[in-house]
Amino acid sequence: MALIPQGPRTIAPGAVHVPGWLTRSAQRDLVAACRDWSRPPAGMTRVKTPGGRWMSVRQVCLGLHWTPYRYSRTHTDGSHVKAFPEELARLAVAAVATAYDDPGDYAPDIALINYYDSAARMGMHQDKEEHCDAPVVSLSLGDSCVFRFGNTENRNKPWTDVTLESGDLFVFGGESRFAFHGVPKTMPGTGPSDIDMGAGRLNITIRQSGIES
Ligand SMILES: O=C(O)CCC(=O)C(=O)O
Ligand SMILES: [Fe+2]
Repeated sequence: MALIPQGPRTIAPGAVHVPGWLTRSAQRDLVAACRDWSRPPAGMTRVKTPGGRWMSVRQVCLGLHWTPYRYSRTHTDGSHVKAFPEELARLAVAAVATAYDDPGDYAPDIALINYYDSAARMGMHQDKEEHCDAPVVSLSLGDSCVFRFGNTENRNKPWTDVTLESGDLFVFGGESRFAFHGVPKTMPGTGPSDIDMGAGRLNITIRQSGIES
């Protein structure tokens, strides 16, 4: 964590990094919530791509269940996906208001929680299964990572590598909503010791699905 709190930094038009946005106590609360959401039924699982490859992150979804590359109401274990909690909606609305001068109407209804062990990474991709171009809100907990924020054309350069630490917020919307992004690596052992989280990194990605309930 930086000794002097840093304000929002625009990485690309509509893509804003806010270091240290979550207090330690908010981080602890979110870690505890992630632990609850991870429990079965509809808990944290490994995810297989249609090509038959396993993603290296483990994932649990709230509101709608995402599997590459679509949303459904049913978890792969057959149970109904867990509800998207109102407190996450409030947090995400506050996040968008921090990132943008004009936050517009934001009505998030889904979240994906990714757990990265020391070997996990996420390839360059777009978040494009939503039927809506409202911003994506991303919160990081635990180990730091390199978050690669690319362009909207393809998964190649130009990109900007941003270090996301525990408590950081990253919002991408507007012109950057469909930018390719990924996590080429995490930095094991860099997470804070006072948020009641073991090894690894958690990322909570909150979105507005645009899918009728
Ligand atoms: O872990 C991250 O910071 C990014 C996660 C992500 O891009 C996703 O879940 O779509
Ligand atoms: Fe993503």
